[in-house]
Amino acid sequence: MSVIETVELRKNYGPVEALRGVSIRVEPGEIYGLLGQNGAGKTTLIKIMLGIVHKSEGDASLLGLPVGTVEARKRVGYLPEDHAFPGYHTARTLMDFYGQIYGLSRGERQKKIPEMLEVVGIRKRMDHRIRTYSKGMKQRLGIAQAMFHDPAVIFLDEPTDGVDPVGRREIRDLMQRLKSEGKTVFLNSHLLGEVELICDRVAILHQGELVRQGTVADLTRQQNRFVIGLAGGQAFPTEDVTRLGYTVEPAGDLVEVVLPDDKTVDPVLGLLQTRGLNLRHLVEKKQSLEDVFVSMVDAADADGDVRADSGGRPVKAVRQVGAPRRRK
Ligand SMILES: Nc1ncnc2c1ncn2[C@@H]1O[C@H](COP(=O)(O)OP(=O)(O)OP(=O)(O)O)[C@@H](O)[C@H]1O
Repeated sequence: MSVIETVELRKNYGPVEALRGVSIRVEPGEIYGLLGQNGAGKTTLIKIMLGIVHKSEGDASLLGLPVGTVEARKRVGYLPEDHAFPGYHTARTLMDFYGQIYGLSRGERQKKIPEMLEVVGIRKRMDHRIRTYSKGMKQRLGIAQAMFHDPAVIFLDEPTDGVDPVGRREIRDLMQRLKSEGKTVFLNSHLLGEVELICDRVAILHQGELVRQGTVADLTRQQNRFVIGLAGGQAFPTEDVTRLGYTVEPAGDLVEVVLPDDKTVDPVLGLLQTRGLNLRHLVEKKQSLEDVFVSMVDAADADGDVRADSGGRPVKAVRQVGAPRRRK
């Protein structure tokens, strides 16, 4: 059973089509990233999953339960974007407040609060006022609050925004820890470098449509391009490799070999071996997630609607006659 599933999910705010038929699945124990420009529909999707906003059409379920039901809500934690805890609270009194809302007894709260704050690394400061905390500490407190009732799935909206590099790493470690405990983490972030480092799979939303979904490794793999280096002093046999039907491009001390669709890299390696050349470097070239994201968004803008097919590849979609295209 998927932890999160949407099927052709649509949301209109009056004339604004915030989501235009989005289908995603998130599996147990995944860290799943939702990417998109401002106004792409990310927060709307999260709010529907949390039962804060009602969908217009389509289906959405959490842990097999319809979104918005009490049962579904009980099993979800949420760190909103730009949350602001009252500065006069301490971490301990704030967590105590949430513990009461979650219905925990006084004894349970007294035991669990220091434990939770230890997990997120702010136990030592738990009796200091929140107004004295750094942005990273406030975010970690927010994550502790979201995890307090031991939910199965946690939605984090921009958890590392405005946090310094050390704090970001600590938050990433925390997400990994949640994953290792079997939790599912749904991450909404603008910081593509962060997403690339932490997420198992990502979805790219553009103007309310899903344009790509897949593992970070699959999305960033540059099909059919290998970087090859030989031992010092050995020249790469560019002419012979070109004769085999490959394109060779210099790349500093290395070369990039571009494979035609019907060929693997093996004949090139075979040729190097028969020439007695020593391979020192062989890597399938990757793009950054940012490159993938920018090219997807550019393609979507240039071609009109672009949707992902079942294999995650972008394909053009025909927009319904009369459906307005929203421009920000
Ligand atoms: N309550 C609302 N009423 C009307 N329009 C809304 C409402 N909430 C969101 N929208 C519009 O829906 C679209 C999607 O907004 P949403 O906040 O989901 O995007 P987002 O991807 O989360 O953006 P950001 O990264 O800026 O937070 C935008 O055009 C936004 O202006």
